[in-house]
Amino acid sequence: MWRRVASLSSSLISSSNSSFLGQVLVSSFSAPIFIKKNQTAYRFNIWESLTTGISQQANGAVGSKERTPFITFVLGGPGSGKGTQCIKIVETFGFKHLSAGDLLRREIACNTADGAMILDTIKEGKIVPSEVTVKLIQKEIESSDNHKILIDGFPRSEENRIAFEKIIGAEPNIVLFFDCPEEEMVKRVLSRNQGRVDDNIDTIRKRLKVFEALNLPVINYYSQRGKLYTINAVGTVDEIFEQVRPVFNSFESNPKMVALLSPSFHSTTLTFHCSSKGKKNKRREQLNRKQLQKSKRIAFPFPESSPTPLLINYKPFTQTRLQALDAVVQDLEASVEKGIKIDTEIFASLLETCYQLNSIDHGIKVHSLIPKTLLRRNTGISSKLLRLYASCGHIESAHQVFDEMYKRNESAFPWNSLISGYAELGQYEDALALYFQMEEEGVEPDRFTFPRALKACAGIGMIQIGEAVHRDVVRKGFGNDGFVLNALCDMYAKCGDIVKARRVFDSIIYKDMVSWNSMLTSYIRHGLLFEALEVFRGMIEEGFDPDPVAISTVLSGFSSLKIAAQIHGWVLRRGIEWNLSVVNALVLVYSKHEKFDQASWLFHWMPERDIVSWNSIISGHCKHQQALKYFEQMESSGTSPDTITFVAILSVCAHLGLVKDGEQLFSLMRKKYAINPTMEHYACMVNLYGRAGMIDEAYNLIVERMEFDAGPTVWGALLYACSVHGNVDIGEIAARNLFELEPDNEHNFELLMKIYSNAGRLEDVERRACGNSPDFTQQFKALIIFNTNQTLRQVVQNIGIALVDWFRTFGLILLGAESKKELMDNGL
Ligand SMILES: Nc1ncnc2c1ncn2[C@@H]1O[C@H](COP(=O)(O)OP(=O)(O)OP(=O)(O)O)[C@@H](O)[C@H]1O
Ligand SMILES: O=c1ccn([C@@H]2O[C@H](COP(=O)(O)O)[C@@H](O)[C@H]2O)c(=O)[nH]1
Repeated sequence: MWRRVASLSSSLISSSNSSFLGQVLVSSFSAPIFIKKNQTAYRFNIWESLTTGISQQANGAVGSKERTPFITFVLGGPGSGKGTQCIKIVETFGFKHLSAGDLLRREIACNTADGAMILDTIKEGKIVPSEVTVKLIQKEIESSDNHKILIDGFPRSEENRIAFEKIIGAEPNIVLFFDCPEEEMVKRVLSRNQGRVDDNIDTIRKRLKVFEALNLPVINYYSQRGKLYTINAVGTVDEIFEQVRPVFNSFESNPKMVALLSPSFHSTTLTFHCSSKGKKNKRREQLNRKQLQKSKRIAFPFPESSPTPLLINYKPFTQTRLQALDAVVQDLEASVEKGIKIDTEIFASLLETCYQLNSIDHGIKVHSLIPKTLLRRNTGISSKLLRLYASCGHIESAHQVFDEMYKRNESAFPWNSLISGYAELGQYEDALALYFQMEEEGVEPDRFTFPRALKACAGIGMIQIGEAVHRDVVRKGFGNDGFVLNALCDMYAKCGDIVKARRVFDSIIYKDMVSWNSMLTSYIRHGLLFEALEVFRGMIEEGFDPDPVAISTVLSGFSSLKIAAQIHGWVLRRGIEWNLSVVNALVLVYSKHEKFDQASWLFHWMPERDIVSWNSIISGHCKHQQALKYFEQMESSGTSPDTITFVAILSVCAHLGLVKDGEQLFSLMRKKYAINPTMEHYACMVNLYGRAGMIDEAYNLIVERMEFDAGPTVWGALLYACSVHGNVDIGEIAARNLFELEPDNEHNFELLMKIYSNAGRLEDVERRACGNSPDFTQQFKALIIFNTNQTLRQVVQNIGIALVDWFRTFGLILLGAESKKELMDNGL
């Protein structure tokens, strides 16, 4: 991309020339720095120099500035979003951004001596000679006041890398790699529209080849050096940046966590801040001193120089934070086994990471290493553990931690986590019981308490309780809090009071996307499509770009081809057509309207698929053999079908009369995927047998194989099948069950009457109407409806016949010869 980023020179943390350890031995500014003090080796890495401002001189050529540059290489294929993310890094962390591509393009624009050669090289997607690019980069670094440098799109090759090291005399401190699927990169480059000579399909292909052949080895190299952070470059710009942020953030907030984020965390072992004298770092300094003193007593048992398992078993690109966490937890286990006392902060950091990575298994391991009394006493650790358990659905363990906490009433945090855990599991009563218990125990709720409690109110659908929570919201002074009001609006809508929901929505002074989306979804859920469109329009008028949530809500809510086409055009222009929820919704709408080409094309090209994508394409093809092919593809892609998939695929089999396939899939569901059939699956199976005229098999399935009582959908499917295939005996049984389950449903009576009538058993029609059934009036009503419908049908039929006759006689006289022929050809 053309980067128009001004040089920002704000640093993360104020600098200082004095190191509190004062004995830093610098071998190379990029290499970890070792100091020896009191026989204990402490290891520093460059992160520390970044945050603490240790002033060092680089050994290499770039040593003219007062501070050692902190260099980040940003790599990734063409269009992977490097430049876009660099802008965000600059905004957030104040780096100087150097795009190698931009520097080269500047040479072309300025018509310099190398300009023509560079233009030719770029047009061909090839790599400009290293010395040219490195010199340009060097000039920029040397003239920069900012010591934090982001070098974007460089080095492109091993040759580039070596030249950089030689000329600049330094290695990067970290390397970010934006890992993006090829189709996505091609799509992004083609829609970049910035007039670049190399943004055309031919050059892109060449650039991709060059990337694969020459840039990947560089990425591998840094991975082996433990410097690589791989970022999944699929998703929205903000989602991607949320992966980038912690790489820079973590060190600021907690230096130890870098160990977990960094692939080279093993070599960082216990990292200590070399604190600056700035007041901002006073507290940190104390902490570091404390840690330092402690560490003199017990050295943390990570090997210092021996290669770590991670680096030995290095596999390119497979290094994940989860693997890093795994290794740290293993080391921790080994340390505890050796009787080494672990710092509480390490437990807290690890639990935080387990929570972020949703890794309950590691959390359980860490839990087992925390001394019981420490856990009870230390609210910080117990709260984090509790939150981890609750968020992973281990609610009983969460509650146990909660019960054992000494000071759980000091803050709302553990309460909120537990309420949330119960609400997420659908245990709304328990969630609300805790909410009310909070008040009894004198714990002050905070702004995070209410949305969780309101979610539970919405879950049980009891508006009175919701209103009570609403009163608490006002009483506790959160009546103007947009975050809480969004939850209130949602609660009212889910409890069925759309008018109150609207009132709350209108009272939100600063509406955000959540407010708009919540109102939009609520209207759609209530079938108020006009109001929904009005909100959608309002959102745009207020300057909010509908996000993928809003777009997919509208797409699935309206399910109109016209709206889908308009929205599709809009998302294409916005460049968000490949957002997962948007493309899923488009696939579904197009297939529902039998626009299978569009649906399949989108499905084929979508950069990533989730279970919803597969379910959309399968259910979209509900009357087509193709659905089975998609199912096979899904299985071979490694995505496990869920209950919805099986409902969809069994319906397909029913529609197509594929009894054997249906049976196989039904048994596969339980055997291979451990999914117990639900009522819907049984209804599908009854429908499958019923449509194929296998009424006995359908009936036997219900009475012999169902683990629970059949509901109206199952008996309904059977009754319908009996009406189609004229099975009076089983039809009567199905109808009798239905009369009990849904006595108000006249349709069941109608179907039974139809069965009798088709079988010529009009006396049974009479008998039913006058019989001693539990609800005589209902049945009598049904009989009248049945007869009326029959009569009406007859009348319509008669009118139809009369019209056709009339048309035959007189219409042809009025029509032209061509139309007459067409009608005749069609047998009219
Ligand atoms: N996450 C994203 N989702 C969709 N589009 C994106 C995303 N990130 C960037 N883009 C768009 O993709 C195009 C390419 O992005 P960008 O210029 O940042 O990539 P790059 O890796 O710097 O490419 P190059 O190496 O070719 O300069 C731009 O039009 C940008 O707006
Ligand atoms: O280090 C570099 C960087 C870039 N090039 C050439 O420029 C184009 C465009 O680069 P972007 O990073 O995509 O802006 C690239 O295809 C190369 O031809 C280079 O040679 N060396």
